[in-house]
Amino acid sequence: MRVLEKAPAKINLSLDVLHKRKDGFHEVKMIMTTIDLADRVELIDLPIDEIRIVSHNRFVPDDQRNLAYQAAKLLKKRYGIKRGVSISITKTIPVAAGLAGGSSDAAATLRGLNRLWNLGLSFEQLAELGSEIGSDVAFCVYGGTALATGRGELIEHINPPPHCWVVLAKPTIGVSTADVYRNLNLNAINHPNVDGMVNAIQNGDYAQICHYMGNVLESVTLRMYPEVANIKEQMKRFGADAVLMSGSGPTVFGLVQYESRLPRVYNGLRGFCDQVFAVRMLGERNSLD
Ligand SMILES: C[C@@](CO)(OP(=O)(O)O)[C@H](O)COP(=O)(O)OP(=O)(O)OC[C@H]1O[C@@H](n2ccc(N)nc2=O)[C@H](O)[C@@H]1O
Ligand SMILES: Nc1ncnc2c1ncn2[C@@H]1O[C@H](COP(=O)(O)OP(=O)(O)O)[C@@H](O)[C@H]1O
Repeated sequence: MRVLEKAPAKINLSLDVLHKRKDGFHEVKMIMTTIDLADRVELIDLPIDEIRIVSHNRFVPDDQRNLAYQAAKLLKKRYGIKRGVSISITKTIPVAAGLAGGSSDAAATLRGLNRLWNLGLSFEQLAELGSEIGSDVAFCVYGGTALATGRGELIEHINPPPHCWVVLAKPTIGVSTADVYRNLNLNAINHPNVDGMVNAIQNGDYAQICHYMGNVLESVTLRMYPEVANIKEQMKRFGADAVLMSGSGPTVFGLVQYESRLPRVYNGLRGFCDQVFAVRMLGERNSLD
């Protein structure tokens, strides 16, 4: 049998870090939402008890380091499953980009294997398993739009933001999330108003959403990689309504309300970056279909 799952990327419309925890992780408060840029994860039964990763992307590990592999292994162990699976990942989401591509592949693997192996697990159970793999996996199990707290695994669903376009530009560098958190100076943070962003989204107020966009991790990544700041500047110059780095970066996204303004932003950025995308904000939980 064969099961196909869509694995969409996320952006962080607002990202605050509150403090460093005793377990070494940081306590966060952030708004995550899915966008229409997705990997495809295909799961096929194998006649032998083995997990196989097929991905024709040189940046994606094809062994136990792959987060999709870890998802399958965790499910097998937790539920004593003695079946094999081939996990074929078609990458569209840039790797190590702040867009949770690997986490979304892991989440898609959890959802897909739940179907393939008839496990009957709820999304809540899958999200709990996912949080053992990585902080962003729980959100990716559900998709949609959420306020995420804890180390990012505590999910509170909120309304989708109003429809708009998202232009993404990723410079050729890849960023290590662990490095960015390690280099964050907690005493010099300009905290974004995450509650203001929640209200703006619940009210469907596009101008206020643009106003409240903020990400404390920008301070670290922009210092490490000045080209990210340059891309932000260019995106503003080409007419995006609001511009922010996603997650730990280095991808920069810009919101554009009117489709007529999109070509100028998209084409302008293509001159600076080889990976540029113009996609829709999805934001609704049924966007995984
Ligand atoms: C920054 C964010 C924002 O959504 O996204 P990305 O930039 O990775 O997409 C997330 O917090 C990233 O989540 P994720 O990529 O799943 O991180 P994990 O694998 O759990 O952790 C990688 C490393 O980052 C640090 N880390 C992560 C999450 C957190 N709340 N505090 C941390 O200090 C830890 O050093 C950890 O070892
Ligand atoms: N399925 C996967 N897709 C992409 N990267 C993966 C995957 N599994 C493991 N990785 C590893 O995870 C690292 C972070 O990748 P990714 O999830 O794309 O970034 P981010 O956490 O910044 O959004 C990569 O350097 C890669 O080696």
